[in-house]
Amino acid sequence: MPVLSDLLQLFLPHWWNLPLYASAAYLAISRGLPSFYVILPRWWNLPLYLALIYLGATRDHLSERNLYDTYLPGERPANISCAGINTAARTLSGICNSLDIPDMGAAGTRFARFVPLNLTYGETDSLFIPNPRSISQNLFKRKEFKPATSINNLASAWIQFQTHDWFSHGPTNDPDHLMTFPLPENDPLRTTGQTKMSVRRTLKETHPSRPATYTNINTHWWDLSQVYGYTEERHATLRSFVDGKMKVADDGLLPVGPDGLDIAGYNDNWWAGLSLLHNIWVKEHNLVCDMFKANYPTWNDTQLFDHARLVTTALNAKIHTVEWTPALLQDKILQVGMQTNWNGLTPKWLRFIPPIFSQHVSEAFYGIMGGKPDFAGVPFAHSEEFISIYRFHSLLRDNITIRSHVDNLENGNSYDISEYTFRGAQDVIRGNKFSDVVYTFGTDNPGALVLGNYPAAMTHLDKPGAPSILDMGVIDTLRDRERGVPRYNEFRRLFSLIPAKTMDDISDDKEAVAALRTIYGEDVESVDLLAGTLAESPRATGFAFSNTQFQVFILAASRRLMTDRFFTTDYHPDVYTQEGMDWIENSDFRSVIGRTVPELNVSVHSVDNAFKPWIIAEHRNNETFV
Ligand code: HEM
Repeated sequence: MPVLSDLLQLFLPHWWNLPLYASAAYLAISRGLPSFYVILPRWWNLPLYLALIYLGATRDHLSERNLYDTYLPGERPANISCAGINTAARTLSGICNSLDIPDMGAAGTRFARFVPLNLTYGETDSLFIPNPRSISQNLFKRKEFKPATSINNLASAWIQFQTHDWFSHGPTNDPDHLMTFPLPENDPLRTTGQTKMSVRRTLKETHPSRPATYTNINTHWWDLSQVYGYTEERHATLRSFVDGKMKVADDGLLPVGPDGLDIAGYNDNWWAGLSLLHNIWVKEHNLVCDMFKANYPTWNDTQLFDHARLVTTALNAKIHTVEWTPALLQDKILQVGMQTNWNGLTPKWLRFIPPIFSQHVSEAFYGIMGGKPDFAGVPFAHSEEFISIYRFHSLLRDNITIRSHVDNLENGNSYDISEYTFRGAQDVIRGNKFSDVVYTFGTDNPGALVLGNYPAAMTHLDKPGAPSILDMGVIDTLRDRERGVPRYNEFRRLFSLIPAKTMDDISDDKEAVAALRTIYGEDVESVDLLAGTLAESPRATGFAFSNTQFQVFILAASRRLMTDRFFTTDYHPDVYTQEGMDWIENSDFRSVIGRTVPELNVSVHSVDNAFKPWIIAEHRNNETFV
């Protein structure tokens, strides 16, 4: 097949100009058809089980085509040994999750790529074209709030909470290297005398004759490192060292550090939503410790901590997989697909049959959890392209107005972005009843992931310690260009999606297309990834984000489970205990909220998924308990 593929490339360099199904056939053939993968632009219209097979085939196809390690042979640190380490527990730095490549996924290792390495050179000549500030001000900035009505504001805090577990390029960037560009002629900032804008470059490793690489300061594993910390030093400040528990202050909430932020494993870009979730998960951790202590009274602090961490981490991953994702992507196909990822399709009473089938069939029947690990031949690490699709700042609300969980009445406290972020998070969390804050998040909508919905305040963000006021629309655009993440159309091509031929192909929404044209003219190749994905439609029924982003999700969502020893070979009662496995199996986010904030047990059970807008107190019949 490679020969045929090369010939086709030679004769059809502009294959994307072919009619739709001819390009699909071309891609299928030229890519060697690792499975029976074909491009179906509206795959969500397929019948349920065909759609699931299609998604599985897509995942296989992308696993073959889109995984690139940024460590060349001989470059990985060779001196890490797992001798003397308790391999039945997660390590702080993430080493020894893989016993074959102990540094895989560890804090301080490189991000991978989902596109060929030779296409990941950062942009130079085109870095500021079109002007990132025009994009931020004219395409991204919110004029009026457009809500995402199918989800609540817990869902927005939740995804940033997850991204802080998975990745961070670090809070400071490179003070010695700036990206400086002129402000557009009509920019309001010019009235203040400012003519240019500068953004610090990302810290990077450069290499002779190949693109730079970037480092994840956090662990790549899904291990709640944002809660537990990924260095000994930080971790020690979080532990009580009694009964495995995490430290809480006298009021039962997280202690606050001298910087005015909650003391957490990772607290960059802090706001009330993150504080809320960190508090809930620390409370949950401590409840799991109580459960273990009751069952295993002779265990010491370390044994209790290690087991509680395993359980809270797996429960967190389960909630993300079978609750958050189906709330964001409200379609039957996704609901069944994500349940299959976690649990498989086989009913409990048939599970006595051992998983003797091929990897794929076993996975479909029994789920990823507890199965065999699958690396698709490439060591696990998150990728730059994965990060780019989570630039979800449009989710943020301009205001959070606190309402009582008892009668839904406003309590008089309202916070705008400058008030609910950074140190302001404390004012929200401690200046109100915790239950009322959580209730408000459960009943408010976040912003929709569309053009023109970045909170205006995020375009002039005053982050403590930052060298200047930040325009997040500018930063989000520049980061992708700087890190060599392909622009929208090229990104689609590289992810085997049909690229747009004209601006009109990007979106069915005429206003969105007109807005794109004001910035990019007819140059469809220059549309930035974020601008394109925010504009993109149609979206699958009930999907809060675009199909382009979903293609990356298909590749990454199962991979972060399938490569982790604690979700595969070691997801077992011998490691977790039967009580631990039962805790995970019997819990969902509603039960986590119900036991950590008991006053909300009825409110949160007014819906079948804690990330859907809860029924507000005045409309709820107190017997409503889904
Ligand atoms: C008020 C809340 C938030 C604040 C103050 C904030 C602020 C920031 C800042 C300052 C950066 C770093 C920019 C840079 O120099 O590269 C950033 C990056 C990022 N943010 Fe947010 N953000 C917030 C909420 C969110 C939410 C809700 C999401 C949803 C997923 C999100 C996703 C991201 C991602 C994916 C990055 C890139 C991280 C990286 O490159 O390592 N943020 N944010």
